[in-house]
Amino acid sequence: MQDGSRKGFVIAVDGPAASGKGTIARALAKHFGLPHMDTGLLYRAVALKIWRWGGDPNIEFEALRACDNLGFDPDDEELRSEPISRIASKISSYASVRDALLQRQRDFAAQEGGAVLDGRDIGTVIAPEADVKLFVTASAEVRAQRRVRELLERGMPGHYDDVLLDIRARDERDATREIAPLLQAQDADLLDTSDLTAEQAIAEAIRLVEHKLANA
Ligand SMILES: Nc1ncnc2c1ncn2[C@@H]1O[C@H](COP(=O)(O)OP(=O)(O)O)[C@@H](O)[C@H]1O
Ligand SMILES: Nc1ccn([C@@H]2O[C@H](COP(=O)(O)OP(=O)(O)O)[C@@H](O)[C@H]2O)c(=O)n1
Repeated sequence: MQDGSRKGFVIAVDGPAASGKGTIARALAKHFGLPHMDTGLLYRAVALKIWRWGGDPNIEFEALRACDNLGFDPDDEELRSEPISRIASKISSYASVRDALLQRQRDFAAQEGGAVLDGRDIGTVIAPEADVKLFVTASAEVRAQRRVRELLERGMPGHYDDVLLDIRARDERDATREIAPLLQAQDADLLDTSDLTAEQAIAEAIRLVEHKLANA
């Protein structure tokens, strides 16, 4: 499978909010012994910085400035809060922001041995040469239920109707933005997790990757 021009084995996992892509990507990374990057956290970290500065996410330049020296604590609970989800969705539509975050993700994908990345544009923009691409989805209602449960488990507020509205708005914005919109790469396998437990979804993802490997 490795042909010299490629340094390692890359798995791209894309999908909408709370589809289970992070759960799947983390499990694949563990199973195949690869490092994992949750690329949504980069956009969330930019959003959190603007939020803490009291900046205006509607101003592209302010969002771009927040990309400078972007360090963050992945365990910071605020990164996963609903206000930050909303700001992340907004600022991720700016070309300058996407550009500023691009190389960090490409470098991660290109590291020796390979990697698993999850996000919205991994299979289409960040790692179009990925060995395996999964597009993980689930109905908006199921995703809203999952996100509410997750927020409550983390001790944060989450109301089903608000979260569902928010998920629909983010879906729409992610899918219709001009740059790197959320879309299934032509060569990606679709994995609908609506009726699957997390364990079943992970098992199916491993099966899809192994099937790809066997036929490579
Ligand atoms: N198949 C599934 N069934 C039920 N809950 C799931 C499933 N996959 C993920 N979850 C839960 O749903 C929430 C969102 O999953 P996550 O993997 O973070 O989604 P994403 O990365 O797509 O936003 C988490 O609390 C996770 O534990
Ligand atoms: N590769 C990526 C990852 C996230 N994003 C944006 O960042 C926001 C937060 O991403 P996330 O993956 O953490 O969000 P969830 O799917 O976990 O809700 C999304 O709403 C997207 O708009 C993106 O544009 N491109």
